Amino acid sequence: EKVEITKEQRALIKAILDAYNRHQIPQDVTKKLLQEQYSAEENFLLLTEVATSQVQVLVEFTKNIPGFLSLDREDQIALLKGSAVEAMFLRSAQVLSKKMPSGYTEVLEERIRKSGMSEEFMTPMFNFYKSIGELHMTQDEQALLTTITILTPDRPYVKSHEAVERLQETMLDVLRKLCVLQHPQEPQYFARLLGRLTELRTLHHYHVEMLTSWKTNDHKFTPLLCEIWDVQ
Ligand SMILES: CC(C)c1onc(-c2c(Cl)cccc2Cl)c1COc1ccc2cc(-c3cccc(C(=O)O)c3)sc2c1
Repeated sequence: EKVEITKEQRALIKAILDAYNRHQIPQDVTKKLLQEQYSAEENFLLLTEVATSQVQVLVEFTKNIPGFLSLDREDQIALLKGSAVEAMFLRSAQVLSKKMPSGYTEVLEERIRKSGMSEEFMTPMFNFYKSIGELHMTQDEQALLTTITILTPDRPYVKSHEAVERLQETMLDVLRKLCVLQHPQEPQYFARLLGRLTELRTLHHYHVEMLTSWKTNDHKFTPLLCEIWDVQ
């Protein structure tokens, strides 16, 4: 059937894309990834600094998602805490899948591989990065997929499940139409995008163990990361 994006949905896409582009990690933070030192300690420190900046950017982006601020205040926090890791996998995936002419791809991969993380997480993590790279998502698809991840109703401690589900469904409907219109040769494209969300859940579980293994090797996180990831 003829797929049509309504005026309201166009406005929604514009609002989300503008917010996504407006809130980026400052250059002076990401530039540090290009400096010379490559010790495991230095890599971990730099990744911690970028991740902390990414969380701040994520909070600002989330506040601009239409409807988010009208959710229960505690639910807003629960959604941010529950989705931060997944949103950061998506963001770092844009960088690592050479989607951005940023020159960070090689250095970021090197720093992640040599940050004291145990080998067992490397394979699933870099498989994910590869699978994202193969999708050739447009900017608006990336922004919407991140939005949909944030608006996942079944995060721990979310009280008004239905309110979040309604918001997420609005975004899913827009993304579905965008996929049909922007990838007409790939009828399964939308389904493939949603499959990435499932992969993100698995990576989220791996990430909890990654944090524990870093903690046991006495790695320090920033107060913001400790708060959002419930690390003591
Ligand atoms: C605390 C730290 C050691 C950590 O623990 N787990 C993870 C993690 C790792 Cl490894 C992989 C995936 C997810 C997480 Cl959460 C991390 C590092 O997380 C991040 C998070 C975001 C970004 C954005 C980047 C980035 C670079 C250049 C340009 C841009 C850009 O947006 O322009 C972004 S790098 C980066 C690193």
